[in-house]
Amino acid sequence: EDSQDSFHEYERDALLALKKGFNNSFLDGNWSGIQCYINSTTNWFGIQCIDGQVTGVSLENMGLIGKIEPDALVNLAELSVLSFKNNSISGNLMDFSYDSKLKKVDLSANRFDGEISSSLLGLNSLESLQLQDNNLVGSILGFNQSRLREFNVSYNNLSGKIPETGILQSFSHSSFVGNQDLCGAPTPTACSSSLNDSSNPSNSDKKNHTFSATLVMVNVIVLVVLLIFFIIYYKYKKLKKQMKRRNSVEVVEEKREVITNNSMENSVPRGEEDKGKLMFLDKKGTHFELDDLLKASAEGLGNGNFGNCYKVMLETGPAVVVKRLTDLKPLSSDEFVKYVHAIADKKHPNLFPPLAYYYSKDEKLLLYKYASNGNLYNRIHGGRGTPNRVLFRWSTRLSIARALEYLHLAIRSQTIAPHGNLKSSNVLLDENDEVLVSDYGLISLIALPIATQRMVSYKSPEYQGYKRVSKKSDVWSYGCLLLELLTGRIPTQSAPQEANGADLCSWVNRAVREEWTAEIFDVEIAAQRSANHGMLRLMQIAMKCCEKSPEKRPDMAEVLREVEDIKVIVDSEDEDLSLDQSL
Ligand SMILES: Nc1ncnc2c1ncn2[C@@H]1O[C@H](COP(=O)(O)OP(=O)(O)OP(=O)(O)O)[C@@H](O)[C@H]1O
Repeated sequence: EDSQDSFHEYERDALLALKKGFNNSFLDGNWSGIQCYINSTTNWFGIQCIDGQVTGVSLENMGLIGKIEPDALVNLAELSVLSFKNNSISGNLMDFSYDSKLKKVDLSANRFDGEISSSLLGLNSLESLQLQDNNLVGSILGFNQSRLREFNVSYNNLSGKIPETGILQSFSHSSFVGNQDLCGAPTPTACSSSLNDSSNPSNSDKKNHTFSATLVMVNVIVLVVLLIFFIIYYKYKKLKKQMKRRNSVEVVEEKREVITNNSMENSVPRGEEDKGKLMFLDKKGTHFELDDLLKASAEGLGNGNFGNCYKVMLETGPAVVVKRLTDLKPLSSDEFVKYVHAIADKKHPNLFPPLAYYYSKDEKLLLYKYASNGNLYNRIHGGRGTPNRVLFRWSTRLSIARALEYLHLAIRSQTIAPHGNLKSSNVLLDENDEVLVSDYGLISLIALPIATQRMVSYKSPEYQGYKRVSKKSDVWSYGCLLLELLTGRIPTQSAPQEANGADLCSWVNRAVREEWTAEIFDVEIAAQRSANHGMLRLMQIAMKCCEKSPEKRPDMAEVLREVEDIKVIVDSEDEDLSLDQSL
């Protein structure tokens, strides 16, 4: 099996990214070469391996300072023990959603801040969680994993009532001590009536009862007033919408209504900063309010795998695209904001970062500029056989193949999370036909089971084989994209629901084996004879990228060098003529 003779490059990348964040001279010197050998030995300090894969990371008492990226553990899927005990690591806790085998997590005696990550709740094998002596804030989540035997969150800044789950209640007070604002059993501090629930009657005097009764009454009155307010507001909005509907297509309006209604539900504010507000990621450029967005007319662009997409025509500025995210993994607002900032911070001319975001309990939106020349999928396949078909010449196809620098960038930088969903509908073209890769980074927002059903990387041979995706899965997707550009056929991974896709990698391999290679090129470019050599060259590169075994695929840097070397042939008029005749 592939995993047996490989050294798991993506696991090494994850560890090297971790090391970079610490800037520790000992680790810098010690962590080099191969991290895990198949016979389970390793020369890397603090690393444990089984069958060539990382199962433990224990870096205790090393004076480590710095931060750990939220997606640092995404590619360490066999991890069972994680300890950074007694260092000076700061920042938020990382995301554990992809580490379902974790049994022991010890982050005690550090400077972690932010909230306890909700991804810890999904670790069903968890036996020990040590988070004591940090600066964690927020409330304790409802841990109730049956194997949890050790749990310590003492000496943080946690607040609120300790959830009444059987497991949490089985620990003693010492697991929670040293958090000034924690209350409820097992601590001896009773919660104030606003935090306590009604099933927890206090045995104090009647005064308390009278106070509670008054409070309930006040609450009821406030609720009734709020309800009346919402009804009036809803009717007002409905009236406004009815007036507007006369001017726009009905279907589109229906979709917009969902946005509007949800935003009303969201008027229950969450945090200080983001209550019902659009948060812009770039301080420059046009800023507008959520209300401007809802007032504007909108048009559905399609139902993506992660929610619906709308083009919104703002009255005061250029059109924007709103992506309503659904099926996200449980994320606190802090975690969501952190991920979105991490996505927006990656700067590259071919990357398409979000403009703004909106977060509330029930609604998460990402806003993008509108890419006016559409997507690569439509450019390759749209309007074929009709007078509306816009010719898509070899030179443009080649320049698009070259522009997918994003992948190269991901290799050079410490971005360890792969794109995961590279396909032609996620490659957008701006008004100058510049290539913009969108949807990168979404892998960190999506729950693993959803990602495995829907994202392109999870259709790669390595995922089918041994359940891993990595940057080499992006190389595979890139190969499939090249084949789509060369053959003009729809591959399985880019095919929208209504279209049937083919397994282009197998199809092209067969064509080469059976020597009918000449027939596989898109007729629209095959006629450009002087470019045939370049096409063949690109085909060979694509086939290397599509190798079944990730380790046999070339590095993206190497691929791009080879694509760069293909000579650009300027389309001559003669060829245009033969091209037109061939269609
Ligand atoms: N900023 C944008 N400008 C122009 N078109 C866009 C923009 N963002 C998305 N689109 C187009 O809108 C449609 C829906 O996009 P969306 O990303 O939701 O789904 P998808 O790309 O089909 O699938 P997936 O969810 O797997 O990425 C696609 O055709 C996409 O190319």
